Amino acid sequence: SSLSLKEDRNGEAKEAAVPSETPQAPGGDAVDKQEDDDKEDKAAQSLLNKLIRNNLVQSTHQVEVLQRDPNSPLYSVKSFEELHLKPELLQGVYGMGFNRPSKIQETALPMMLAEPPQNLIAQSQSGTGKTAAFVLAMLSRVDPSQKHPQCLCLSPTYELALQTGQVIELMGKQSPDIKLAYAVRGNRLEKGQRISEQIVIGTPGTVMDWCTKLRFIDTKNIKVFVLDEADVMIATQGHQDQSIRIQRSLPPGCQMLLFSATFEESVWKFAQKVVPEHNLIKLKREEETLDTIKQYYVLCNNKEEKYQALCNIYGAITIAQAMIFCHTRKTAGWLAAELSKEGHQVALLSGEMMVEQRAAVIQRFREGKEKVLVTTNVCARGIDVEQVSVVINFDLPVDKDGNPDCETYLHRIGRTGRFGKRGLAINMVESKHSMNILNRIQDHFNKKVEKLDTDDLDEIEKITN
Ligand SMILES: Nc1ncnc2c1ncn2[C@@H]1O[C@H](COP(=O)(O)OP(=O)(O)OP(=O)(O)O)[C@@H](O)[C@H]1O
Repeated sequence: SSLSLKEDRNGEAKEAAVPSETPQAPGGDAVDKQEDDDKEDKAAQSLLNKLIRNNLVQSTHQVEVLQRDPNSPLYSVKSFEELHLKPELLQGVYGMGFNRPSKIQETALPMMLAEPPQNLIAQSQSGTGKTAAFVLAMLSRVDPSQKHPQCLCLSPTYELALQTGQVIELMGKQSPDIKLAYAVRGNRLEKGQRISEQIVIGTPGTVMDWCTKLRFIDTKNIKVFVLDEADVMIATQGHQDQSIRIQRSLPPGCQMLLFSATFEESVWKFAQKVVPEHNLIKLKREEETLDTIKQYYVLCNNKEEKYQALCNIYGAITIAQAMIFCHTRKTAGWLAAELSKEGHQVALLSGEMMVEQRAAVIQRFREGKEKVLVTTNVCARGIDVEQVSVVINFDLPVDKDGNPDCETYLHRIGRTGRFGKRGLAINMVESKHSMNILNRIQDHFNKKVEKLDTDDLDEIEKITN
């Protein structure tokens, strides 16, 4: 009779294969294809990041804080003890292997736990500890003796809601009286039923139905409202309006918290709408640099020549692990097959693969089970594979208009200062047009890319010195 989907854990991969919740707002049918693809990517990317992440993304930057009341003291904590959590929660936190608060948690946690409750908008890149922070805040605010919803959390998709639900269950392990309900599609309740679980996590469409039409959730007792992954959220048509409608049904004094990995203008506008009288916390992402990267280009006439050049490079130098980027799935598939024929252990990452499959491929690559990862753009964006020593642009990165995509170029081959290992990047240039693109990339970064003659073994060997 429990609402939680815990029993379904084993079937999760199967469940997750179902496409994301369809927009239910009026006009939702009109979602145009392009936008739909983008949305899929964002949500999928975010899920992928979560699936492959095994630790915290550290930062050397200071958090930037903008307080609503600049006169109120600003606390930051260096330990979880300083937060005076309930003992079972502190156990829950340590049980997850957390020793001390992450950079963003140092500031965000005291602010979220303060009395009277304060609203917060927080931005920091994926993996910096946002989810853990708001989960802790929700769990702390719950009164376990009250059997009705007190915390409401919105996630952009079914799969992301499940992921966050898992964190709530893990951190709340030592708090058996706190229960969690999933307001996601497929989770049907009987008419007239009222939810007794204190925390509800779900997607906007279902949560809205449960709060309004179906009245499964009594919103008047909600103390904490969390909107997670705001940037992914607003990429889906209808989610923005649904979130705002849910937010409007909450009682005054309800604490509002919003999190986002990025902060474009549209996200910021949305954030201000759903989180009034907010404090603001931002953590800059670590900057990537080309300073420690040796960059080369190889002139070719077609993809066969590019392949031959690649083979020559492999014949001349020892490459521990390489990532090779192609423009289309077709080229990626072809190249992976050719390399396999040559006896390379190749992994292929491609857009038609399901997120779980992609995560598995990346995991195997990270473990060194395969030495070459061939991929298209979409799949590998945002994935750091630190041990990769060589990055090959089999096709140069271009945007949809065919202009150089410098951001992607930097992201593919750049390193953050922290990992400052030297890297090697090789660009395959196959026409005047792509030489022009490379020139523009050089100009953009004001960094020279050296020409490499792959028919000259000695010359190739030199690049590793
Ligand atoms: N204080 C901490 N100490 C150690 N590990 C932590 C800490 N806080 C979070 N983590 C771990 O770091 C990883 C990233 O944390 P979390 O998922 O909370 O980040 P996030 O910013 O929400 O990223 P995403 O949006 O991708 O979920 C998780 O594996 C989490 O268990």
